[in-house]
Amino acid sequence: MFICFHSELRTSVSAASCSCTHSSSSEVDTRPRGRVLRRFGYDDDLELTQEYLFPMIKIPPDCTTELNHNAYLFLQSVFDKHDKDRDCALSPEEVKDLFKVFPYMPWGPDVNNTVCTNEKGWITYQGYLSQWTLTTYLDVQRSLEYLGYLGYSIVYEQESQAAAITVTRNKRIDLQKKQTQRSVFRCNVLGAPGSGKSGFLQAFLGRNLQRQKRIKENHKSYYAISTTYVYGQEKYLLLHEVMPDLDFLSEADLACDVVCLVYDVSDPRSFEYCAKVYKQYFIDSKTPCVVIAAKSDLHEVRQHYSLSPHDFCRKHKLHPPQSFTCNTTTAPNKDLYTRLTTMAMYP
Ligand SMILES: Nc1nc2c(ncn2[C@@H]2O[C@H](COP(=O)(O)OP(=O)(O)OP(=O)(O)O)[C@@H](O)[C@H]2O)c(=O)[nH]1
Repeated sequence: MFICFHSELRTSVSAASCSCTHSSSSEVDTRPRGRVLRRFGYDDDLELTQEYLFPMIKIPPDCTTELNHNAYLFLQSVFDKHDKDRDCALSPEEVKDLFKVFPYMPWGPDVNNTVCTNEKGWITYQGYLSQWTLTTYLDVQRSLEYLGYLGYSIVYEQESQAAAITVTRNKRIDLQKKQTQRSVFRCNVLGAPGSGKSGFLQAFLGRNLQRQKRIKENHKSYYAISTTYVYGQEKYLLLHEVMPDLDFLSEADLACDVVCLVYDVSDPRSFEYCAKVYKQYFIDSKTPCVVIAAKSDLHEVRQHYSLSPHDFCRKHKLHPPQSFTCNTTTAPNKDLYTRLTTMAMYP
């Protein structure tokens, strides 16, 4: 009932103001209505105000942003309302309907390659929550805006949408105390061009190589997010494929909870990139690093580097290279992603 709140309100108010134009202006007292509209975030032109859509929220350094329990409950009710056929996934029409109160379509086709989808390629319930989690983590202002269009603060009678957000405590305190309350962990994936980074991201969404080949180039995503279970707790792991240009790695490309350095076992030149990145950026950092020996279904060749990947890892006290392939007949194995989340939680 609340979900289309804004569109319904707009319609009824437009109708009301239309009928008002036919009556003499002295008969109409618009003040109470004005107050009601302002309470629901509208200005005199029936536009949602900037203050309503973008409430202030302070994010101190080394803190991240997550949705809280009430926000997930709210999003669940939005999903349930729009999943008309009850198949636990949103068809393209259902997605359109869900966002019809927005002034623009917030999700492009890349979202279907960022989160879990069903066999028809439709975003599942879990995928839908994952996308909200991703937006909240990467761009909390956008999430607040979206929750504003859906009327979150009105439904939950909160001062603003900011009540939907948990700002986590500083990561350095987590590290000191060796425990964390966070539920979203970021893993940056680095590797030479063509080493298998996208394959590694898509495999987390349960897609093998054959399925990945159906993804159109312009629908590709550099993010993948889904859940894993660590000691019985559900956590989100957010994978981010970083552009391989070594000279352009920004601080944002490097800031994360765990790093994957991917090389292609069949390409003798690919490990050198991992070794360089590690030595240049991570050798003195506290961020855990994992070397991924990708395309392990292919014939392994000797790497053109002074140390073999195994010896390199031993020398730098890293875990041995983790074999990985997405060239499987069924959905690729998820154990590695659970290990990554565990390392991110307990570095
Ligand atoms: N045999 C095999 N081929 C793979 C595997 N993973 C990826 N490939 C193939 O290797 C090629 C490159 O893989 P990508 O995952 O696109 O590599 P990338 O590192 O993301 O490449 P860029 O984004 O161009 O840097 C593609 O043609 C994939 O089909 C795998 O596990 N086994």
